[in-house]
Amino acid sequence: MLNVNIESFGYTKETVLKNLNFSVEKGKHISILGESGCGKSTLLKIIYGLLHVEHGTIVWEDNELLGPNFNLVPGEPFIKYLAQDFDLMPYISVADNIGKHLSRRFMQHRKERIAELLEVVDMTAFADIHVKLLSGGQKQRVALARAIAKEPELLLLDEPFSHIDNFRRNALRRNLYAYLKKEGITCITATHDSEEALSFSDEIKMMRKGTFIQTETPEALFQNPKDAYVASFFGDVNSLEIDGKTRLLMPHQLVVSKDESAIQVEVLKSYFKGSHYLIEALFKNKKIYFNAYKSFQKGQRMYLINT
Ligand SMILES: Nc1ncnc2c1ncn2[C@@H]1O[C@H](COP(=O)(O)OP(=O)(O)OP(=O)(O)O)[C@@H](O)[C@H]1O
Repeated sequence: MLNVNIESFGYTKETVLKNLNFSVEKGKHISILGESGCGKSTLLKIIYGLLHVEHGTIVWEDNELLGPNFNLVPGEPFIKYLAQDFDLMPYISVADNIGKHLSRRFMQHRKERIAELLEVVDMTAFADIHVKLLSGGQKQRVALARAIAKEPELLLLDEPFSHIDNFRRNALRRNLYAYLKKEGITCITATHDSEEALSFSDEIKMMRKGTFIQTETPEALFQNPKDAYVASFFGDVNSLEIDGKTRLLMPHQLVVSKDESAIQVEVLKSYFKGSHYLIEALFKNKKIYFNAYKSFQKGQRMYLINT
């Protein structure tokens, strides 16, 4: 179990993190979801032991982690932190980068392990290529494989799929998170990608300006965002006055109806989304968004009900 208690942290006089008190059970996957600059990387660096926190404690399995002021080599050996800049060695092969921290005493075992990791990140075909020659996304996949090579107890991932194209991203995420679950590796992922947080975490912590504003399971957070800011991470959110109350509704929660007592809207534009259309419409002079299975003409009037 990881226990984090950070009263406050700042690089300068300015406070970057405040009142972060949480624990993560062994084997769980947590996403820290928040916009750029809200403090996600700073939190991961503190947990790993790269930054000293004056007002707070980090505890793993009842042992307090003392941080860079007490450790000669920053970072804890049982934690791996995958930073946004990968930190790979450009002039050696993909396989040797992945095997960097693996013992050379058992060469056969090392070879098998590297082959297994190459498969997890779908880089088998590149094993002997120098890292220098890889694309950004390929480098990120090598860095991911290297981070899990020695099976850390706790893995901290900072925007781990940011350079990887959509085509590969989904398969890779499924592979990686399934592997971590299978091995019981606890994982904290910092991301601004709500889709990733929804699909691959046991719990999401929404961060804003250095503190958590809502913590829920993905389902609960999506169905019950506490305010328009949280909801906006999951798409175009509608803030509607219904029966004298303000309600936050996502586009999928509004459907076209024949019920003339429902809210009446006028279509502005239809956006094709692949599996459906997102319709932009006017309701009481305010833009409103809903999903539909076909597109509508500008100016068309219709009724919507809340599902
Ligand atoms: N080394 C540093 N010295 C001073 N301020 C810093 C330093 N690193 C980050 N900051 C500031 O701390 C705040 C939080 O930054 P942090 O990198 O933790 O955010 P983030 O949520 O990870 O953003 P991103 O997703 O863009 O990486 C920002 O205001 C940033 O400018």
